[in-house]
Amino acid sequence: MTRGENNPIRVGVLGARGRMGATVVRAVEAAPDLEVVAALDAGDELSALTGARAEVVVDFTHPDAVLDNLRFLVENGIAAVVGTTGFTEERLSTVREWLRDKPGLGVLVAPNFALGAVLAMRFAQQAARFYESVEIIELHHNRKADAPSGTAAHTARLVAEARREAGLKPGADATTSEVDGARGALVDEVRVHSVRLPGLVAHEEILFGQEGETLTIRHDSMDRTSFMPGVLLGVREVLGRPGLTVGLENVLDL
Ligand SMILES: NC(=O)C1=CN([C@@H]2O[C@H](COP(=O)(O)OP(=O)(O)OC[C@H]3O[C@@H](n4cnc5c(N)ncnc54)[C@H](O)[C@@H]3O)[C@@H](O)[C@H]2O)C=CC1
Ligand SMILES: O=C(O)C1=N[C@H](C(=O)O)C[C@H](O)C1
Repeated sequence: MTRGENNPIRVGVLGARGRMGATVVRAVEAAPDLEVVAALDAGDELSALTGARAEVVVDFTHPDAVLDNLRFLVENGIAAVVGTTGFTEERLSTVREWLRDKPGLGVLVAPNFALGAVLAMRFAQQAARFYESVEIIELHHNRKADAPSGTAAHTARLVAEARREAGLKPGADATTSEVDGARGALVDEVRVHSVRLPGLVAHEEILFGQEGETLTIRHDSMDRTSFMPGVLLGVREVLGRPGLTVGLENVLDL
């Protein structure tokens, strides 16, 4: 039977009382082809997901919790759409390893589900080989648990890879005296600066420089609804995408 209003995808949400999770619950409830069958938060039993026969689970929890959640989902054959940050290459390899025993099962991990953020990362990747130097500034609300943001870390890796492919060395500067942290954190040889302020939601600037000019690529999420079209697309697509997909750009086919 084809999926749609008469046969909605059964969706579970982890982190349902959080900022993102609560927004996801509302977005899924408003989509006629999707149905919330479980909305869980810290302290709830994951077995409620199997009890509710969830087909896809959306995880917006905490970097310390997400891997245990994901292991449960994979073991139980439930597809996952993961927005929670903290995914290093090592963690991604672990997930690939688990999925090896589950042919047909899909997991989508995306550091950012906002269309503009995905485009900004792609534009930065394209610009990377043309500039001598690059730095990233990410700006977020002051309730954010991690720094730098998952998006900034992912952007840094993409830009660094493009620069390496072009044979570029890390950008040079004359700063020899600095207060610890003043020049940001190095992520794959790219400097990343994290700002935390009440009033902000999620923002990223990628700054490129060379003699005589700079290029700034900036994306702003003003509201968490900006992530919802990407999350819902992920939920609809993950059932047909076996294995691990990293980044919404692969689903959007950018
Ligand atoms: N990929 C993307 O587009 C986006 C990713 N994020 C990421 O999503 C994560 C959550 O962000 P927020 O919603 O702002 O955080 P939040 O702190 O508002 O919500 C997290 C929720 O998860 C719950 N939780 C913690 N451990 C849990 C567990 N083991 N099982 C079930 N629930 C658990 C907490 O009680 C809380 O209600 C962060 O890693 C953040 O960086 C946030 C926005 C967009
Ligand atoms: O915690 C947030 O808010 C966000 N987290 C993600 C990240 O760390 O990149 C995505 C977005 O920036 C919002």
